[in-house]
Amino acid sequence: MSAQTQTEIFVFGLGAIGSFYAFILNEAGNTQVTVCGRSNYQVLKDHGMTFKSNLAKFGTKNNYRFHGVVKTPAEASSSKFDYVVCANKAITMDPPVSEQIAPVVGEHTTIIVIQNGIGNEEEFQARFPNNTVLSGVTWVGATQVEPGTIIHRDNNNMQFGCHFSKNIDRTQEQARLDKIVDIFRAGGTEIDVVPVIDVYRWKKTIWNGCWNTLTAITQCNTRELLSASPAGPVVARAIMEEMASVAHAQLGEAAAEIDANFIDELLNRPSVKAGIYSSMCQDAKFSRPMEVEVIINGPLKKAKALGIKTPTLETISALISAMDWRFRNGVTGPP
Ligand SMILES: NC(=O)C1=CN([C@@H]2O[C@H](COP(=O)(O)OP(=O)(O)OC[C@H]3O[C@@H](n4cnc5c(N)ncnc54)[C@H](OP(=O)(O)O)[C@@H]3O)[C@@H](O)[C@H]2O)C=CC1
Ligand SMILES: CC(C)(CO)C(=O)C(=O)O
Repeated sequence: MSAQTQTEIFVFGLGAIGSFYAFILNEAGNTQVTVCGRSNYQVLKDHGMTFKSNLAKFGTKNNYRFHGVVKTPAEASSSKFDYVVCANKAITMDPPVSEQIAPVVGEHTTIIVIQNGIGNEEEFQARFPNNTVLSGVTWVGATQVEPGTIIHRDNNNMQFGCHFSKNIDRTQEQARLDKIVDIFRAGGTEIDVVPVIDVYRWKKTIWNGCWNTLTAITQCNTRELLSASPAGPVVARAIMEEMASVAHAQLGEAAAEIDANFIDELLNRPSVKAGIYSSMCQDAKFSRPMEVEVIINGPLKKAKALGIKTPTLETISALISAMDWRFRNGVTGPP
């Protein structure tokens, strides 16, 4: 097929998850993928990506090349991208990400947010009210072990949906959604298109709000923290139950599947029993800013706005926000 018909895709936030999906979108064929590197820019430019997956169908790829590698969106502003994928960490940035990606967002560009958390799309909808915003909740587990080297170790699935806009024709938004879903699938990843993506954002945030914060604070894996004291499982359950009550108040009937069985399943998942860490735990280990707003403080603010008492979320918020403050301000603790 001719280059004219290729779907042009820009990936911003080329860490573990951004690289994983850049790989998938590139593998799909009939796409031109431009990636925006930062600390890994030079490696990607000079040698390409090293991608190692425990899934045989992906295997190991060395010197893996993308159509374009840039340092900033401004460098790619001459192209009009069909899709811009944001897979950066959802942390407060100055300037905000929506401003950083503006040079590659045209009139017909669809923005795709693949991040953990609640409310991540709001910034993009506010800045680009006439662009479609799609939302992905991924369960892929990946790590960038050194610049440009990605290890994919768990899962290959994402829930995906659209926050349909009042300003855009629904058929057009659906077509944009269908097209990229076909591309993701052609690239070899599993996508479940769901009617209300916020239900799945909440489900994942109940998981992250519990395990990410507790593993980050304690630097223990889930098995260690659950067995270290009788209080561990009690606090884990309380976080999940309080978050679920906020999800119910916000989503109503749509949240029916966030029930007691769901919470039991998250608490007793084999991976939790075996012991896992989390992306927030890694961030804490290296004193990097953490996704505290979208994972814990956002849900806490929603609880307050809805008049729901969430004392455990409040406690966790105090602890993790203090750690985040320390990392952002370079405070290392007692001499
Ligand atoms: N890793 C995982 O297993 C999972 C992660 N998630 C979620 O996916 C999202 C991405 O996480 P993850 O991939 O782990 O994060 P990473 O920290 O690995 O990657 C984020 C990337 O964004 C880049 N970046 C940040 N700001 C800019 C900027 N201004 N310009 C250019 N590049 C920038 C960083 O560059 P630099 O390296 O220079 O800092 C980094 O490469 C998060 O919301 C996370 O919670 C969800 C499921 C699993
Ligand atoms: C990989 C996974 C699912 C583990 O909790 C995750 O979402 C994270 O680490 O942020």
